[in-house]
Amino acid sequence: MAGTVIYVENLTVSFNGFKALNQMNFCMRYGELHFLIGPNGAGKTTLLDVICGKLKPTRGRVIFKEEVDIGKRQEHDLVNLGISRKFQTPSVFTDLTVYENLDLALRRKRGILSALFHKTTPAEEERIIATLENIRLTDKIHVKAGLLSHGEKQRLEIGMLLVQDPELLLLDEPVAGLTKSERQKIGELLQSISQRCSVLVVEHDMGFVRQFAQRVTVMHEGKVLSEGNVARIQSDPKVIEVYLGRGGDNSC
Ligand SMILES: Nc1ncnc2c1ncn2[C@@H]1O[C@H](COP(=O)(O)OP(=O)(O)OP(=O)(O)O)[C@@H](O)[C@H]1O
Repeated sequence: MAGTVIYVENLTVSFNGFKALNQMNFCMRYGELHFLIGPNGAGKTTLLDVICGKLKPTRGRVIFKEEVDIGKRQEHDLVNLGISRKFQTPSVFTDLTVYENLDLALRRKRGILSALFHKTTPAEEERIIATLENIRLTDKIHVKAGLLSHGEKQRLEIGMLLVQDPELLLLDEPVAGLTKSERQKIGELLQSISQRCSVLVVEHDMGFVRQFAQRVTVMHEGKVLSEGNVARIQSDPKVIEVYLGRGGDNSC
């Protein structure tokens, strides 16, 4: 377990007897940009749901930073401990500006009273400005979020998690439906984020995975099928068979 930000041991999640995760073992090291891939129904989203506390393990355990037993914590505790999740559809406040969205995200981290009454400090303002540069939205600072493109909204939502200073960022298909240039921007953003925070991404877009993944875990039927860098998993016969077996798509 040493050096792991996430350690999954014999994890089973059952839905009325059906095992979406079946004695899965997995680990992720600090500072990795780690991709989870696999055919539909492999259990990728279920794993993210357990890591962020949305679902409880039926059996087995998930340990965060070598000491926190995730199955014993509530979802909001895990957010406070540094686990942030971004779902596929961006959920920004469309009537607020880009700056106001980031400011609100920062205040929410401190709790509801603080969100209502606390004035943003100069240090916090600096953090918002630095995040704006990181997500490359400085020129949109006073634009209402509802007027942003889909890709810009995705970057803003990632920024809203970043201002909260997470230690582990979980992302569900962040580039689905985006243009090539937006995919490039998100990929570069994830690379830069992974310098200071571990990033776990569920993704179907193999072009994106090939370009940006440091490490890839392939899931199949609730377990890990293969793991390694892109070259390794692409040449793994087990992976090729699973992808070929699904309607002839061997694009992995
Ligand atoms: N709440 C639920 N109740 C019953 N079955 C569920 C539930 N959630 C997930 N499943 C089943 O568990 C299996 C794994 O689902 P999951 O969403 O984790 O797969 P996935 O790898 O993320 O797939 P996709 O790539 O299609 O999103 C699927 O067969 C799914 O139908």
